[in-house]
Amino acid sequence: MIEAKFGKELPGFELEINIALTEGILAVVGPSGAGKTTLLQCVAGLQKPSWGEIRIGGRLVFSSREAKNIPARERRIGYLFQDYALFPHLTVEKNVLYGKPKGDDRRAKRLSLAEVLRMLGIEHLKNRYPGQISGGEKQRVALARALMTAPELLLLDEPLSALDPETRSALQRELRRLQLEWQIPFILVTHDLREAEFLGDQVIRINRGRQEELAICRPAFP
Ligand SMILES: Nc1ncnc2c1ncn2[C@@H]1O[C@H](COP(=O)(O)OP(=O)(O)OP(=O)(O)O)[C@@H](O)[C@H]1O
Repeated sequence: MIEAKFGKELPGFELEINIALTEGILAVVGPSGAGKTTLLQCVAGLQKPSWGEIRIGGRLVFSSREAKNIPARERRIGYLFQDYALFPHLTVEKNVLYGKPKGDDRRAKRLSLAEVLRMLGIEHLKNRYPGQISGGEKQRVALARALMTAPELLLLDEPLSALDPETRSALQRELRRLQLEWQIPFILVTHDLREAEFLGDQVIRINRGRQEELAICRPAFP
């Protein structure tokens, strides 16, 4: 569950966000520079909003009124960055394990390394390095690393933009399946309105920081 109502001053305009999502996928579309990545980074705790409140799983993580700003590493969020941000000198297995938090948090619905690798079909790649796998495989490895954090919320910044149409549509279906299995909210940024409509239970457009709701028209044969 994520509830966020906040503003953030950006060069030349203000980003204003008001979202609430219990589970399912919130898809965010909008032109380049509109504020989509800034929205994700504010939710993740990597940037600080100018004002407002953010709650994740019922827990207040940011409040300008209470001067509260819980650091990113304590927010229990999985973040799939635009460029995947894999460590080139670590194997696939070590990259995925990097997502596993230190210590034992009994609240977390934790998956084992083997389960995550199997779920994403990348067991056979575990001893390779990021330079030895394809773009679609890198995307799966980055997703596996994000899932190892046992997140309460998954943020995906244009996760499929670098992929060929076939891999892209396979991974779109996989993301839907994972969301149903995990039952946590996903916020997914994409440039592609069709992708937003296929994946999103809610779709918003951000244009120079202004948020608009979009009606969903699901394609009959995605
Ligand atoms: N590090 C930064 N310093 C100053 N301004 C920035 C920085 N990062 C982004 N901006 C500005 O903030 C605004 C929002 O950027 P943001 O990256 O959130 O847009 P976006 O919608 O994600 O764009 P894209 O689709 O190109 O990734 C833009 O006007 C951008 O120029």
